[in-house]
Amino acid sequence: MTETLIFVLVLVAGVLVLRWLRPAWYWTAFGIVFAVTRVLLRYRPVMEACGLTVGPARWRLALARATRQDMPGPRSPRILRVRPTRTGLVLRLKMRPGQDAFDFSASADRLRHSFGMHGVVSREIRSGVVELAMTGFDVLRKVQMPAAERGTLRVPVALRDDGTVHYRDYRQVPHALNLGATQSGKSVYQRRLVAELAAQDVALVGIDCKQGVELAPLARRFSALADNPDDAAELLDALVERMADIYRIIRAEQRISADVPDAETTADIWGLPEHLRPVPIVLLVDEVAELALFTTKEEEKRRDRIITALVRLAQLGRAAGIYVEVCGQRFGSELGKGITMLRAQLTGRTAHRVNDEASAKMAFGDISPDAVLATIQIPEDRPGTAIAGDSSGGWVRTRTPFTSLRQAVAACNAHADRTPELAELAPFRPVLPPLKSAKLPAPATESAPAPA
Ligand SMILES: Nc1ncnc2c1ncn2[C@@H]1O[C@H](COP(=O)(O)OP(=O)(O)OP(=O)(O)O)[C@@H](O)[C@H]1O
Repeated sequence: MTETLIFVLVLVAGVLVLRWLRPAWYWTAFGIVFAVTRVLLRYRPVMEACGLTVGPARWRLALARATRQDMPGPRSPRILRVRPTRTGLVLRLKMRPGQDAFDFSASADRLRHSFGMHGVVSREIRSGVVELAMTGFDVLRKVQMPAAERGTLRVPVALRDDGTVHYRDYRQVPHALNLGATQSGKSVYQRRLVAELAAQDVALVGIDCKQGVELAPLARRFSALADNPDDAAELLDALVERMADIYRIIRAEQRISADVPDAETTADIWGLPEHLRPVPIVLLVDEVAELALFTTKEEEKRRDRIITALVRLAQLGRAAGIYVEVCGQRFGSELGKGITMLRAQLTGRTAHRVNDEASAKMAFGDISPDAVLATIQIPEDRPGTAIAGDSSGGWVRTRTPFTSLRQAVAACNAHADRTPELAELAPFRPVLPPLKSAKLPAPATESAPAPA
């Protein structure tokens, strides 16, 4: 008897330890069964308590009256599918007449508590059908990226709080702003981007006015680097010049297409024939405030030149295959004229932890008040956590898997042979001694587990 009791206690303790240390394993071993059972057993009362039911159909009421039966109760949305996932489960529901998807997203928090899940996110699949994606544990505590597909300029950068992969897709969202207080995880996010992009056919161009401490170690995969504002101004002018040349190529190709019946015509590089298509460029700007601050008249002139070039690249760069990724602690009007104009062009927004509401508003003030609130709530002990949104008002909580500088350097060195030589940017190409040993890196996706 005592032995059985000890065995049961050890078993329970083992399960609890597993749940704390390896929530994903616990979930796979036990959680799924518990959660599916719990959700299905509680489904009707929870829907009723959350106000997600509608009254019975008239014909049912009439039938009950005519046959002197009990009056039928309210109707819950019909369950179309229950799908367990790696991190939770997905409930697909057919809404009843009169309901809308907003009812479900507004009740997400209540559903989360009622079903005993860690998180619930609702989204409309098609007219009349919503999906509730539930997570059984805090997937952002220890980020483990699932296998992710990669596409041209579409790279997995973080994990979302619903357990899905968050992508940075340059062709969909060409330019982006990455904000955050010091030690909030901006550089790790940027490293992750570089490590992922290193394996793609893309030219990386960097401006890092922190004397190059972030980007210089990754120089082998960079076609051009500037580590001070003077070089940055020259580099940006060269990029604007290149953009104008690419526009000329596109224009020439359009003329040919107009004369040839049925030929495809194009307004960006992706429609050009492959032999004419210039390599796309991702421009990474680290600590943008360093480019915008000035003390003398000369520096002010240089600053205006830099900001004007950045605005032009963000305005016109997409069609020429030039994508801008700006990183900074703050990005508001206090940085001077042209900054809000530049910010308006940066469609993608990623805000790591910030120190005050004003900084959060710089990322999301003109997009979504909810996202501002979510950004302020990012805890200090969770570096890498960010709110990612776009100008459509949608946002999601994400966390980047930890990528060490060593891993990023290894990825860049391994793909150094992919670094395109751009004639216009040749003066800014990093000069480096030949690589001694070409050790293969750990794949960028396999990053060390993030400390909590
Ligand atoms: N995704 C992550 N997971 C776990 N830890 C992280 C993550 N991102 C950052 N950290 C931790 O936070 C520290 C600071 O991160 P990082 O250097 O990226 O911050 P930062 O915002 O660039 O700061 P600064 O502006 O001062 O350069 C890192 O050394 C790392 O230990």
